Amino acid sequence: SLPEDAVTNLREYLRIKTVHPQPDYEAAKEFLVAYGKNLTLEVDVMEFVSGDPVILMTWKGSNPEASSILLNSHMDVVPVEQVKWRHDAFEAVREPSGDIVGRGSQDMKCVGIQYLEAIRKLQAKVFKPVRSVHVLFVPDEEIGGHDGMERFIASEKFSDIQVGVALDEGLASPTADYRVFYGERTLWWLSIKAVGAPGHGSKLFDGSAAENLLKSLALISAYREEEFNAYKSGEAAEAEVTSINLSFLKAGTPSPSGFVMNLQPSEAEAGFDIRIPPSADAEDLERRIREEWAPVERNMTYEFLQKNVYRSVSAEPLVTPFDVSNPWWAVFATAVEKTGVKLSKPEIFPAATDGRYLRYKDFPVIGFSPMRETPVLLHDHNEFLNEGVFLEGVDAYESIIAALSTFDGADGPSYALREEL
Ligand SMILES: CC(=O)N[C@@H](CCC(N)=O)C(=O)O
Ligand SMILES: [Zn+2]
Ligand SMILES: [Zn+2]
Repeated sequence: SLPEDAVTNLREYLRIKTVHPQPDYEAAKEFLVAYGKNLTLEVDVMEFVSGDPVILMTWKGSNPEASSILLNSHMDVVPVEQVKWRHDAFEAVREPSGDIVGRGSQDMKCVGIQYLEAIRKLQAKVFKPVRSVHVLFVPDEEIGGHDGMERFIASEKFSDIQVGVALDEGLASPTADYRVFYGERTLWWLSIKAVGAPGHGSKLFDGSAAENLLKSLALISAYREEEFNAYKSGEAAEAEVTSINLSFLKAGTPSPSGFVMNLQPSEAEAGFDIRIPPSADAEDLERRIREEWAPVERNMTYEFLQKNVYRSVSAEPLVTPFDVSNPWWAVFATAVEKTGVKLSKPEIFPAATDGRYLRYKDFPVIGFSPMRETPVLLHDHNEFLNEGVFLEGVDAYESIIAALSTFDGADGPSYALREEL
């Protein structure tokens, strides 16, 4: 059986190379299955796509009728630029300060281990959950979650477990308070393409592909500046404005020495990463793309390389209410504050997480990674988490799991369905 030491377990998990583009999910599966069994949890391994295991651990509640608590984390991590790190990113070196350096130490192997270690502590106190507690480990979050969370949410197993509320990742907090997230921006990856007559580099003429695209770039740049200014001026938080950033630019005729310089290209293309906050009018943005950034009059077309949804099945923005209409939220917040740590004002997560698949189906999702007084280093060099901060997070989940799994209101399979009861 595993050494019952939270930090040892975290470091062991960090050493498993679940790093893209070839994550070792086999090793992670072996580690996690043994871990769950050691805690006497039921362990279910599903493989909707071969090589992409989804691991569901269940701590059965005393009331099988009550909706359950879902604690989600992803097993995969983003690649590293090893030369920029002070230690091997997959050694989980513990520095004398207690900082544990490793890819996934914040995003989000820490959270997966914290869930399990919180359960271990509750078990030691002979605590019995009323609602079942499910700890879920998914693959491929970092590449969109299509073969992981998206498949799981569509599965019969997911309907069977009757989720009431879910927890998913948040961000580290540089202050003394924890951060918490009630929604996220919607990701669109857009490519716009212009075509036009080619011509001699010396000739001025209307409607070249490059000119068509450059007009779009000017309009997009002006739009970007307006959004950015709302953030710079302090009028809105970063994740409350729409971001649009150039990802690629493609045009020109290659030659052995670079590009043919006296030939105006007949095609020009640009790609953008766009993030839309739930408060923004996404339909209007799409109209802008169609009519202004890629209009047929300028011989342009557009294509979404990824286009995430921005409304739930009930046509609502993908946000989890944190007012009295959502009693889960108050139970969560009270449980956190009982540990003596404050929560800062709920925020929108700037990027995309697997939580969106649950919000899409109107399930309430609380984005939370209990790491305070910690710089935000997800996807960065030298990602680390201090062991004291990590262990304090275990205590946060101990309180949260105890409170949510014994909460006797708000029953029903989901927040949305609760409204009908
Ligand atoms: C947290 C995070 O960084 N998620 C990725 C997801 C990328 C994707 N393909 O959906 C993103 O670019 O938002
Ligand atoms: Zn993550
Ligand atoms: Zn990530």
